[in-house]
Amino acid sequence: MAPNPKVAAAFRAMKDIGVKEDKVKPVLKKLLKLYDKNWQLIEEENYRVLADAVFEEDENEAVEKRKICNDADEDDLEEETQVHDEPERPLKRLRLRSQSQVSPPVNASNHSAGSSSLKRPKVEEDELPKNCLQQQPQPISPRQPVSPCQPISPHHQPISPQRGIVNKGKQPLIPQVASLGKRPMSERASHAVRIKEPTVEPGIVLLPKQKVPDIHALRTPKDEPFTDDTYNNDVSRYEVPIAVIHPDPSSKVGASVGNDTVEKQGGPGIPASQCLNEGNSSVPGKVGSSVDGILASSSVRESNRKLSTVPEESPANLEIGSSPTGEVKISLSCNSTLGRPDFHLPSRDEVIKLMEDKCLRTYKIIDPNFSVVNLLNDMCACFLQLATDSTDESQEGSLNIIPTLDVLKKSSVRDSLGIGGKEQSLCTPSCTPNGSANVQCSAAMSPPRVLSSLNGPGSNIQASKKINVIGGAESEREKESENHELTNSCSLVVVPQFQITPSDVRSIYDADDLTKGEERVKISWVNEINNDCLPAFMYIPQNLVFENAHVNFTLSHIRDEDCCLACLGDCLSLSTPCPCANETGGQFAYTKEGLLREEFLEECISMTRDPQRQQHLYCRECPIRRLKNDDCLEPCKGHLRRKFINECWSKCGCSRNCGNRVVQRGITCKLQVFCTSEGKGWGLRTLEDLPKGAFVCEYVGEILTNTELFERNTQSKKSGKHTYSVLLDADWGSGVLKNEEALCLDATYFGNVARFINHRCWDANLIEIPVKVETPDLTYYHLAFFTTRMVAALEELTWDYSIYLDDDGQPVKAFQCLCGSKHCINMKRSINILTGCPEEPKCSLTSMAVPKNQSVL
Ligand SMILES: C[S@@+](CC[C@H](N)C(=O)[O-])C[C@H]1O[C@@H](n2cnc3c(N)ncnc32)[C@H](O)[C@@H]1O
Repeated sequence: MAPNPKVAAAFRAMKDIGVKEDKVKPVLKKLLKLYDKNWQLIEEENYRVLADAVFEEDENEAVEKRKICNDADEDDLEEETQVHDEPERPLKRLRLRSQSQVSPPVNASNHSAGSSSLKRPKVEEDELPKNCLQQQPQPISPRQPVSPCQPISPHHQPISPQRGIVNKGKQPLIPQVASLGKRPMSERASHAVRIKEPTVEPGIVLLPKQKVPDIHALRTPKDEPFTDDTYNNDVSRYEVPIAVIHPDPSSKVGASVGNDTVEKQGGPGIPASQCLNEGNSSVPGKVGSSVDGILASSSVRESNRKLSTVPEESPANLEIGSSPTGEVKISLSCNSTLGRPDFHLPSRDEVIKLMEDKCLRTYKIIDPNFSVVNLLNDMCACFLQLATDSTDESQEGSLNIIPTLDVLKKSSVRDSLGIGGKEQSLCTPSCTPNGSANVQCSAAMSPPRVLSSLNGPGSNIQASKKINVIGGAESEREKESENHELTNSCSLVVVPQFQITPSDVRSIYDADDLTKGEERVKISWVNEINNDCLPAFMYIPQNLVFENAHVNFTLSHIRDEDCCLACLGDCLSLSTPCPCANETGGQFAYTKEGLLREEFLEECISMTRDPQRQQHLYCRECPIRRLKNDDCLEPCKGHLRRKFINECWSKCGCSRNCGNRVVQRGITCKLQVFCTSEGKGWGLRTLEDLPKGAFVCEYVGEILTNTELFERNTQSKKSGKHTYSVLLDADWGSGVLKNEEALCLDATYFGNVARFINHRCWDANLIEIPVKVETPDLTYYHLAFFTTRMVAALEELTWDYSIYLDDDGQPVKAFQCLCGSKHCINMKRSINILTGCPEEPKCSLTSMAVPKNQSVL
């Protein structure tokens, strides 16, 4: 009998996080029984309940083993029994999760809440005596269902370090960078921070005066051995003090190694330093002590269980230092490694991988978006937020921190590389030969979150690591990472951008692959015209939520009738198309060869090009007009109605190789970025012949609300010749959209190759088609480019930005069109979808008059 597709889907989801079928099976059975076969409860939040239960089962087994081994020890047994007698833990966790919805934010006054529930009876396999092999099955704990649609902000968690992490990992895939950034960036950036001589306050120790750092100070020498002198020399360039933060001596931040109990500090008005200590445990006698000649800020003690390679007696100390110019240093010293003959430097990637495995196994962070690097970024963002938010008079001058974003704003760094406006977070961990690890953050903005894993099989857990800086720090980091064997260093260097010369950029941008391995195929770049290098941006293969954009990615948001739970294998081989084809009139949009069906493609082309066939949707309240903020709203100019494609997704029973999954598999054709000879700047071309209807790439960028784009453009309207944003307005006009639902993609700072595709009037060889993948909501979709005809190798790929003529007085960024099409009106035009216009952004170009000289296809 064919397996139940729901069961198969559950197995698949668990397999994605590394859990085998035989482990899942018994647990699933129990859950089904417990939930009375209510699959929805099991499926929601990407099978979180199931994952919890499986891990729980593991733990229980491990505890049981240990119990048996320690049979002789009555006390231990009693303790074990207590631990074991907590069958409700998952239930509690779930309950806490829902409670956490109403918890105040992390910097509010509930820091002490829930401290009693910080017991974490976790035992890992490696803790067990080797001779203890006997296993006893343990019934899984009953747990309560989590009600659907309960997004939990990580910043609304109780601050238990352990649980905080657990809960963070258990969030639904809803963009939640927000609590750091509910305010617009402009507001965040405007926090003026005074450069004052810091007042020495309890808990803060000032290093001796040093020279004022410029952005160069962010450079961490990669190959130099770390010595105390190195550190002191490094910081001696500072003229202003580095504040090293000690924990409040009155607060208890500790973990007892023996019983795995973690206590947390709390209380209102928690200073930034303490916020950063969350999740760490102190070592008695280590608070405020000096480590490697550096004043220690706070001490961390991970249990020997958690740091399995670190001997039990070895403390790990966490220090957080900051300078008035916003440099934040997080330094983790594993003292036990000092002088050990077996000490060797692991690579950054090894450490991160191990740590992420640990997070998965120990803390049960199953959120595919989780990554340690993001965690560190968040930590720095948290620090900077608290450091710059303080309105408390008594705090003034105590931290004396200027977020680096201010430094960056004042510097010419961004301008010189054409990066205006938003800050980028350059957070790079590095480690030294004596076992210290440093993280330096140079800006206040956390990188946006990766939405979901779309990069093919097995990429779930990796998704969030897919961020590279092009032309900046991370590229260098990658380079170093690759070279670590040669240099015997896993140091990572933040290269100040203004130091980058064109020749540096050439080496940073790998000419063979500007994506640095982020795509399935390499994408090269060439400049046969002049000496210009690619503009600086971060290559990302998938869209990322910037801050406020609201997109619901929970699986439970997809109704059963809107996906194909019962399908297996390839939906395209079905005699009757599954419900996923309903969007395209009961026929799939794709052929078995992975091309767009001719009929569907022609329909899309004519809906775009043929004025007779163009239909527009008119907003009652156009989000673009609303931005103008005047009393009398200008009427909506209309948004072109488009045909959507609906691809199968995770909730569907079909396989990842199903033919109705094309865009989500990413780029497969050979592309090249090149410098155009006509003066359009960079362009994109194909290196192979492409048939008609072939998927080329999607437009990837940050998902912004329209308001955010407006603010962004207001801040940086003067910078940059080219504009890189596109409205996701294909469904606007079908109702009144809230601001957070009126979305667009901006590829200015984070984007993929599509940002290089130039405009061509009317007869472009690409057409953009909206594609629904992870959410049925039409406010967010993928904008995918397909060929409108056969395209020969080396032809430039172009799409029609939908230029219109009536741009007199429009503040929209205009350019002299150099497309060369015989349909080109070749005059100054403004673009609606590339909204570089802060003052008066246009509605989608598609709403505008079609140039008169355009003929119907
Ligand atoms: C999405 S970017 C395309 C990549 C851009 N050429 C580059 O060098 O980064 C859009 C910008 O490219 C330029 N551009 C695109 N199509 C053009 C055309 N047909 N003629 C002139 N400039 C064009 C305009 O400056 C426009 O703002």
